[in-house]
Amino acid sequence: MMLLKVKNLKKIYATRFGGQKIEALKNVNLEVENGEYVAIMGESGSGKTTLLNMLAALDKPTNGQIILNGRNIVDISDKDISAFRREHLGFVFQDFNLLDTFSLKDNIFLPLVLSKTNYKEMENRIVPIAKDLGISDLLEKYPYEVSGGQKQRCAIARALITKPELILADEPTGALDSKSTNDLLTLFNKINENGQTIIMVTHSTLAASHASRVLFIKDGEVFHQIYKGTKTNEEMYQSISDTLTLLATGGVRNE
Ligand SMILES: Nc1ncnc2c1ncn2[C@@H]1O[C@H](COP(=O)(O)OP(=O)(O)OP(=O)(O)O)[C@@H](O)[C@H]1O
Repeated sequence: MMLLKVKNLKKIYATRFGGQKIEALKNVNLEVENGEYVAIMGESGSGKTTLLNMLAALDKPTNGQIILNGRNIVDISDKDISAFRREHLGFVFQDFNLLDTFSLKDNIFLPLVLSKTNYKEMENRIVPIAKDLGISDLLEKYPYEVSGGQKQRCAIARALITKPELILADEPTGALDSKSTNDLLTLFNKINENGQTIIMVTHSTLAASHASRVLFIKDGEVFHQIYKGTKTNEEMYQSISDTLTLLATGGVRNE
C-alpha cells in the first residue's frame, strides 16, 4: 500500500535582502510503499536536507504536493503542524537532540507527554521498545551518563514510541564510530522488518547498502534509483559506489 507520494515538489529559497534565488528542489517525484526502507543520497548541496525538511513538515515547498496516507501535508495549517508531526512522524537526527536535564526515560516519554498520553499507556509502550533496543537498564540514567550509541538508541526509542507512520532519519550514523554504526544499521533493519517505514538521508554508502532502495538526488531532482532486491549488502554497496562514481561524472540516466 502506498504511504507517501511526492508530486512535482519544488523549493526555491529567496536569500536575504531580495538577492539571488536558489532552486534547491527543481521537480521531485517519488513514491514510498508502506514498509519500505529508503535511503536518499546525493552530493553536498543536491537538496537532500531540503527534501527531508519538507517531508518532515518543517518547511513548506514553493510548489507541489506531499501526500502522506492520502493527506496533503503541505496544506496543514501552522496551528496543527506540531501535533501532526508528533502524531504521524518519528525523527532520528545525527546529534540525537536529547534533553540533558531529563532521564533517558523522560526523553523517550516526551512526545507522549506533549500529546497528553496517560502514564500507564506510556509505561506499557516503553517496555518492549526499550527491550528491543537494549536500553531497559539505562532508562533512569541521564544523556551525559551514557555512550553515543546508547544515546542514539534512546533517540530511536523516542521516535518509535508514538508508533509513527514514517521514520525520517537525517545522517543517523554521522556521529557514530564503526561499532555503533553497525549496531544502528542492524536496529534500523530490525525495526523495518517489524513493519516500520524508514526514509534516511545519508552520505554513507555502508548505511545506504542496508536500505531496500536508494534514491539519488542531483541538482534538485531524483536522478536515479537502485532497488536492493535479492542483492546482498556487499553487492548493494558495490552498486551504490558505482552509481556515485557515475553520478559524479554525470553518466547515469534516470530509470
Ligand atoms: N535556508 C536556506 N536559504 C538559502 N539557501 C539554502 C537554504 N538551505 C539550503 N540552501 C541551498 O539549497 C541547496 C540545497 O541544500 P541542501 O542543504 O538541501 O543540500 P544537501 O544535499 O542536504 O547538502 P549536504 O549533503 O551538504 O547536507 C544548496 O545550494 C544550499 O546552499
